[in-house]
Amino acid sequence: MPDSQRTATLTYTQLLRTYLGPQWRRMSLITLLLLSILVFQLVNPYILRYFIDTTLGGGDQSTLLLAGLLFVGLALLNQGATILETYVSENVAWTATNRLRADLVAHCLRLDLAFHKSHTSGELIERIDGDVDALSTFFSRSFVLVASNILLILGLILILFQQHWLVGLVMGVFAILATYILLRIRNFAIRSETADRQKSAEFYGFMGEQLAGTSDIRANGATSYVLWRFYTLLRSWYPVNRRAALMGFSTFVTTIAIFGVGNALAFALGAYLWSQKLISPGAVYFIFYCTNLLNQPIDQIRRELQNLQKAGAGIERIRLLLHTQPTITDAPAPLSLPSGPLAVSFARVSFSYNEQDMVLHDLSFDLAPGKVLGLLGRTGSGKTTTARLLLRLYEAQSGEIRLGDVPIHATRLADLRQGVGMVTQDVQLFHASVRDNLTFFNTSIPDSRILKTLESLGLGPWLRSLPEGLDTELGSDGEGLSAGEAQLLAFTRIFLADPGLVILDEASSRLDPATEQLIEQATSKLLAGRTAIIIAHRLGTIQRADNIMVLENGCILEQGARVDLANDPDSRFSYLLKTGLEEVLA
Ligand SMILES: Nc1ncnc2c1ncn2[C@@H]1O[C@H](COP(=O)(O)OP(=O)(O)OP(=O)(O)O)[C@@H](O)[C@H]1O
Repeated sequence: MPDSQRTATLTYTQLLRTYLGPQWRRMSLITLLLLSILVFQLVNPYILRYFIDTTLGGGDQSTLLLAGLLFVGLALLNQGATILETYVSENVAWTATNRLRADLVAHCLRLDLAFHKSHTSGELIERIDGDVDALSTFFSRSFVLVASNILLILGLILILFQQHWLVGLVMGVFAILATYILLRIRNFAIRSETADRQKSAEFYGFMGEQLAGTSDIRANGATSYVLWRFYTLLRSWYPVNRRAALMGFSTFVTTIAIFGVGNALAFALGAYLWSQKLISPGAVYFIFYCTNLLNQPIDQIRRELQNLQKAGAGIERIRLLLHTQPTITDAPAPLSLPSGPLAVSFARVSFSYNEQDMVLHDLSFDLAPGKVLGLLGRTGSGKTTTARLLLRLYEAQSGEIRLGDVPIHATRLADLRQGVGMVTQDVQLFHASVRDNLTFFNTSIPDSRILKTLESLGLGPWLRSLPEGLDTELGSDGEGLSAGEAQLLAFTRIFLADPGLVILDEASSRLDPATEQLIEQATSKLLAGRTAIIIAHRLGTIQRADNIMVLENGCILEQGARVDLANDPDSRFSYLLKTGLEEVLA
């Protein structure tokens, strides 16, 4: 067996063992139900044959009634078993796919930021939801259904043989040929369906992008270009879609035609054998009924093989995703960070996002506990990257970063992210209650502490204006909140987490004077008793800094005590103060 095939088989069995293993009782029930359905289906034609032959032979009415009742009873049992089997299968599939989804979400959350930057959220949703969805039938029934349908076909052929060897032989060959032809046709249809889905993804991807950028498109007068692209995409989609629809229809028509041929064969054989006085009229109907019944498992096998094919592609992509491992992990014997304000030290740190273009070059600086560092530099100079390295969102290629004298790679990631709080310009708020947004679902934080913090940061009036206080649901992405309010909520989060180091990426957009004052006061409270690094865009904020560091192209252009640099007329910092920060750094 080739290697790739072995891995695929391993993954199939691993998946089945991991996600179906714990549900073996329900799986046994499904197998039992499918086998009973099979038996009911095989017994019914016998009752029909008996009924017809007894009627034509002028048999006893009460036996006929009994046969009729037995037929109806078995049909009802068959329906009942089918309903129960569908119910249990759906449950099995739902449980298994949800477990797999949860495992994939947890896995993705553990992966490096670099992975998330190179994979769009749409792609991950497709992996976690779309691909897993395709696995649902595979999990619940594919194997059992294929097996039970093969058994049903064999059973039907066997009882047809029992009628007459010729019928068994012809119908056996017919079943094999029909399955083969249907699978071949299906392959053609799948190719055009895939092309159609590709075009559809292109079209909707384009539409999504355009709708997200509506305001920019209108402002820049690009509407006619968008419409032109719209028509171009639709025009190239049309023939592909028409072909897919035709192929889909031809599969349907061919299926009906093949089954029609099967039925005609059954009638012809029945008529011939009856004319030769080899079988009874009941047996003619029996042959016809069994042939008709044969269509169902053939079609079902075709469908299940198609499901397995779809599941195979999904499994391969899931396997690749699970194979991707985070490179940033906990230290084997982690050290704890000290409590209180944390000292920060960078020793010859260099970093690049892509291993080629260095973004930070040989960065070295120290910040004593409780001190504030003002980080300045033009856009793209590496300020945010420096902050990301401190949180170990990325790993420096060389050099060492220490917090409270502990190398950050020697701590646990959870401790590190508890010890360092970061407020970015782009505050992420979730569609959840105010409480959950502030505590990140940490139920051990009492409401009284949240309320006190909100009050002290000047958000008391805002909270009282909410209809349900802390229970009020926020809109997704902070809908309905001003930029200032969102910033203050982010400050509240940091207060509640109480880290020893705060990194503040100050909003570069202007706020109204009242909000700015609130933020100023909140910043003072936030920095008290903590070490802080502020990526500053405003003069007011810079005045809080004890030290200043100016970055340019990932190198330290200047660093020192703020007062010294401000008093040095030749320093870059004093030049920035004279020219105005906003103009130079924005
Ligand atoms: N995820 C990323 N992948 C690749 N390159 C990146 C990534 N993020 C930033 N960069 C590059 O790294 C360099 C430094 O970016 P960084 O965001 O640290 O600058 P910055 O000083 O914070 O800028 P700004 O003030 O605009 O936020 C830039 O050239 C940027 O293009």
